[in-house]
Amino acid sequence: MLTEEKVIELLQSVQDPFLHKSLVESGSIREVKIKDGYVGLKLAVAKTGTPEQMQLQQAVVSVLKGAGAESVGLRFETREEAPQAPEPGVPPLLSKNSKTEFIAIASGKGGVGKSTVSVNLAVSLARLGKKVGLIDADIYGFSVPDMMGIQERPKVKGDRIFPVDRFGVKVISMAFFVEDNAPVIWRGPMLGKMLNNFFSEVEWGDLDYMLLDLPPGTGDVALDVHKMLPKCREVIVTTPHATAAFVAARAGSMALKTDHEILGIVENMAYFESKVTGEKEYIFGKGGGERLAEELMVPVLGNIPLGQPEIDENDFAPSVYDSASLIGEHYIQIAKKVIEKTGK
Ligand SMILES: Nc1ncnc2c1ncn2[C@@H]1O[C@H](COP(=O)(O)OP(=O)(O)OP(=O)(O)O)[C@@H](O)[C@H]1O
Repeated sequence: MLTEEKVIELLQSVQDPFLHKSLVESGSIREVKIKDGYVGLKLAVAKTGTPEQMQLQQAVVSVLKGAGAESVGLRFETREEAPQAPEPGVPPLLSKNSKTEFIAIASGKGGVGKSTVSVNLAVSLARLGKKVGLIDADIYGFSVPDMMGIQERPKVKGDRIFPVDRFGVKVISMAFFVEDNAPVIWRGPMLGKMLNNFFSEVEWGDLDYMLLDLPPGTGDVALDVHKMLPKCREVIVTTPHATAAFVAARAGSMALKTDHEILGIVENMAYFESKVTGEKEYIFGKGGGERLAEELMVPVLGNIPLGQPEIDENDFAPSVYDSASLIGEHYIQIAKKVIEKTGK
């Protein structure tokens, strides 16, 4: 059983990648929590969301798991006293001349299919020949890697991070940098810094579109992200239920407050279509997407029925719809509308 002393002793062997001293010597360990097999650590480093942080994270997890920890939760914070890097300026991706269209996928509440829509819109834009990046910034559940069946991790060369390429989409997820067990409350404050570093340190190459899977809801975290992306457009996902549409309207008004143009609404889980009779059953209510669109004065980009993707045992990606499937075709139509509306 690990004790706090033992954990600190183990961390003597891990170097702070910025200060080149052991984590203990560099004073990087800010908090140690132990509960049964779980070890929670708060570490201060010079810069978060960097390849160095990622390597450090892997080193710490491997040392602690090697010594018997069942799970490890890591929280990183920026070391205040560390010399600040010179103001790097605006990353090219965010500069005024950048040709990349940013599209955030937002929802009023969780569980409406925001991540599913993000993933399939990204894949469909790539299927239509566009160069697409996808950032999974939903701190309440980084589901994108699992949904797309991503096993590998981004490659790090020097101080650059190379995103994972899946179905022609370049993917970066906060899941690559945060241990699964790190409590959500730790993640909110990290998100802003991480996103900034994702824009500056990840080799995205030339992108036509950068999609962001935002945290659901209209709380502080979502608002911060909205503010951070000055020229972002938005797609709002809702289910047809009146209440869902009502909370989605709040997400919509937040987008408008931050001057983000709303491209339109995707109504997900819109109906169930019987394979036998072709009849549509409106299981979760009807008309929520249309009402929301009217309220926000934007179009409905698509009404996606209920249905699971077919599973390909050889290329497992549980949430990606096949291009030839009915729902895959719905997503292609949505992607075409997005291309039309963004003039790409
Ligand atoms: N059209 C659909 N038909 C059937 N199941 C769906 C559909 N869209 C999404 N789902 C399923 O609903 C669940 C929630 O979807 P998803 O994780 O995309 O929602 P979310 O809004 O991103 O949720 P959260 O914000 O909580 O991560 C998943 O299990 C997903 O597979």
